Amino acid sequence: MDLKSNHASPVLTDPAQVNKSRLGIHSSLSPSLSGKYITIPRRKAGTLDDVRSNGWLDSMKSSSPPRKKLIKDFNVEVAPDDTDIAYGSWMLKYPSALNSFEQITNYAKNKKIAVFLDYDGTLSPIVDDPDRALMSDAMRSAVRNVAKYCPTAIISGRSRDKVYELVGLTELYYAGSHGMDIMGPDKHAVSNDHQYCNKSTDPLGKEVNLFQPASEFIPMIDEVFRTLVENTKGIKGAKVEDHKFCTAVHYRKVDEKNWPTVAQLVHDVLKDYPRLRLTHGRKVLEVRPVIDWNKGKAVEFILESLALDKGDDVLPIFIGDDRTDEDAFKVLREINRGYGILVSSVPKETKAFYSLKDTTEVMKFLESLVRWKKWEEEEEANRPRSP
Ligand SMILES: O=P(O)(O)OC[C@H]1O[C@H](O[C@H]2O[C@H](CO)[C@@H](O)[C@H](O)[C@H]2O)[C@H](O)[C@@H](O)[C@@H]1O
Repeated sequence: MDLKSNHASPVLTDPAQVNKSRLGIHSSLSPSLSGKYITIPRRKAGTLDDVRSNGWLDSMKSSSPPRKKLIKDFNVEVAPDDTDIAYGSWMLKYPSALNSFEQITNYAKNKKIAVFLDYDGTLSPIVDDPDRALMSDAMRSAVRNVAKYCPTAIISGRSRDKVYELVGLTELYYAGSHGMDIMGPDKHAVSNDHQYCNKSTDPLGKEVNLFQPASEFIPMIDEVFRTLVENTKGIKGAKVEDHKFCTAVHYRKVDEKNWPTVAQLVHDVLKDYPRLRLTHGRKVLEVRPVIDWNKGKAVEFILESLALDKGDDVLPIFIGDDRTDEDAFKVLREINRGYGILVSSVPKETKAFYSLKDTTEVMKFLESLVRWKKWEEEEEANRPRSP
């Protein structure tokens, strides 16, 4: 990747802010954090009031769209009228990307489209067990076809290896751990002295570039992961995932009455790690380094690496369903280029421009994009040339 440009260090350096805000300390300023992470001073466990007062519990309750009312006796889903009305008026603000396809392609004419896709809830439906969140063959083929016409990247909260394994397409770029682990092409020069960049090989042995701005946190995350596994052992349904640069505590299968306990456990562990912070996903608590890096930064980085960051002839499109995707939607609004598309079947506050209801609509949108790109290429090929 082209790293010759001036990427600001994502690891911020204002120690005074560490406990107050989301800022972190570079290891060079904090010798005790750059060595081993073996002994953690254990503090007294807090009370459930901690997670009530800091809003974690409220966030947990609203972290995934509520299911439509289920009439158990008949086992059918009935959408109450007011839900549909609310969704309808929300869509006036965030129109369907399918219904607005012509508008999107009018704007995309003669532009290169760069496609960014989240994984869970976007390419694969949300299911109870994260290990069973598989992508359908039809979706895989839609993504493969899109990548024939548009540079395409997957940007996921999962570890890069895991999402690569789930998607299984070698022609894409992959960013795992919410963009903190980017595997990009080797075709662009990499400044060897860039502190976060390394050359590597992908599972096929092809040379790739890795950008890992949070690599100094790997031992810390590993330690926290192991502590969380141990501490949540007694909570039925809790599951902790190791994403190398961040770790996720799932509570989707935990009885709701035990959610405060899950929150408090995570809160107590985090108290000992001021350089880590918590974000909320869909029925998941995510622990990640306090660095100025997220899916939005990853989009900017990939665009720049592919030399697609300048000029008006590039249209980035990011499709995602989760709160962490908002960072990417925000960046597209800020740089005033491209479109964020939120996947949601319920009204949500978002920085996206358009919406899609579910993964089926995502697939339809990708297929439409491929048909349109094919048509555009054919038009271009058949255009009479002046002699
Ligand atoms: O950025 P993403 O690719 O959307 O990853 C975000 C999290 O996705 C996964 O969890 C979510 O999907 C699971 C499977 O459908 C579901 O069981 C869970 O409740 C959702 O939160 C993944 O397991 C997490 O580690 C990711 O952080």
